[in-house]
Amino acid sequence: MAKPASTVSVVATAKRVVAKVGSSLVTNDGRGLDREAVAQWAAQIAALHAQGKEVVLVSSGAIAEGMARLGWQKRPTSMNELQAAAAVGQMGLAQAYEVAFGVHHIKAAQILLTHEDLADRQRYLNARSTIFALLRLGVVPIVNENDTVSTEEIAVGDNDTLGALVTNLIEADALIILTDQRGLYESDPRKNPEAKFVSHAQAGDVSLEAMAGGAGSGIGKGGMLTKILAAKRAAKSGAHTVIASGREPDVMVRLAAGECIGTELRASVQVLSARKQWMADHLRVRGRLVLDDGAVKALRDEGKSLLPIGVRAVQGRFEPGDVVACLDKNGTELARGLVNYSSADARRIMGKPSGDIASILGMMNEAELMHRDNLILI
Ligand SMILES: Nc1ncnc2c1ncn2[C@@H]1O[C@H](COP(=O)(O)OP(=O)(O)O)[C@@H](O)[C@H]1O
Ligand SMILES: N[C@@H](CCC(=O)OP(=O)(O)O)C(=O)O
Repeated sequence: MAKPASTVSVVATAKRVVAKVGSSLVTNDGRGLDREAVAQWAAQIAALHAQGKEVVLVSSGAIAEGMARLGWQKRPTSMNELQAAAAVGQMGLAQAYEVAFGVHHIKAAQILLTHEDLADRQRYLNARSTIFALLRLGVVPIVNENDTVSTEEIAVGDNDTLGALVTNLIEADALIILTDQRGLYESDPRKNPEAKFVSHAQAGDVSLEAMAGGAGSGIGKGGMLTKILAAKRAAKSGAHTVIASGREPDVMVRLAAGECIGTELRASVQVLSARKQWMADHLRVRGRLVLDDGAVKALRDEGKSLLPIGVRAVQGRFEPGDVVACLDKNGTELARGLVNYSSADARRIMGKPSGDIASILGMMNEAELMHRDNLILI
C-alpha cells in the first residue's frame, strides 16, 4: 500500500489544478463565512495564477453561510430548508469570492452543477467548454453543487466527489482536497489519536477505503472516505490527488513550490479516453444487466462486446443510449456502458443468439447489446 515517498509534490508540475475547500475551511465553525479564510484562498490561487497555473476552485460553505444569514443555530434536516439555506448562502459565498479575488485583479465566475449536468452528454460538453473559455480568459471558476435544485436523484452529494468530477471534466493534472485534518491516517484521528499518517499511496488502492471514516465535524458532509473515492475517480483521467490541511499556512503555494504536504495519492498511468471517462462519471445508472459466467469472461478477459445471449436478467427501465451496469451473478458490477436496446427489448432477446434478434423484435439495429467501444470495465 505505502509508496516510496517522492521528494517533489505532484502539484509542482501540474498545469491545471482543481482545488476543493470544505465547509470547515470557509466558515467560522459552520456559523457564517470566514472572510479572512476566503481572502487567503483567493491570495493563494492568485499566486498560482501568477505562475501560469490554471485553477478551478470547488468551494463548499453555502449552507453554513445561509444558516448564519437566516439566524439558524442548528443545521436543518429537511431537504427544502437545506436548499433554502444554500440559496441564501450561495449569494454570500459568490460575493465573498468576488471581493477577495478583486483585490488581486482577478475575476471569478460562479458555476453551480448537479450530477444531471455532467451525465447529459450535451450539457457535459457545454460545461467543459465554458470552463475552458473562463480559464483562457484568466477567470477563476468557482464551483459548488446546485443544492437548490438537487434532489436525491440528481445530486452529486458531496463536494469531494464534485471536485473529482470537475477534475475529470477538464482533464486537470492534480486535485487538491483541503480539509481540517493533515490528510489520511490509518484510522480516524479524532477517534484514535495514535493513528499513523499515510503520506503516499496509490489512488484507488482499496485498503485506503477501510482506513477512512465519515465526516468528523457536524459541518462537513463527506468525511475521509469521499476524499479517498474522489482520488480514485480523479485518477481515471490521470490526475494525482493531494489531501492536505487547509490550516497549513500557504498550503497551495507550498505544494506548487514542490513541498510534500499531506497525503499524496498518485494515479497510475492508464487513462480512460474522454468518451469512456464520461461514461465512468455517471454516478447513477438507469438499469442493470446480470451476465452469465461466459459473458463476464468475454467482457473482462477477452475485450469483447456484450451479446444478448450472455444476459440472464434485465433490471430497471432504460432506453437505447442510456448508461447501464453489467453485474456478475453475485451482483458485483464489472462494467458499464451505453446500451443499444431498451429494457423491454433487452428482456425479449436476453439469452438468445444475435441471429434471432430480427425475428423476435421485427428488426435488428445492432448484434451487440453493448458494444465494446461503448463500455468500460470497473
Ligand atoms: N482515516 C482518517 N484520516 C483522517 N481523517 C478522517 C479519517 N477517517 C475519518 N476522518 C474524518 O474526516 C474529517 C474530514 O472530512 P469532513 O468533515 O467532511 O471535512 P470537509 O468539510 O473538509 O470535507 C476529519 O475531520 C476526520 O475526523
Ligand atoms: N454544497 C454544500 C457543501 C457540501 C459538502 O460536500 O460539504 P463539505 O463536506 O464541507 O465539502 C454547501 O455549499 O454547503
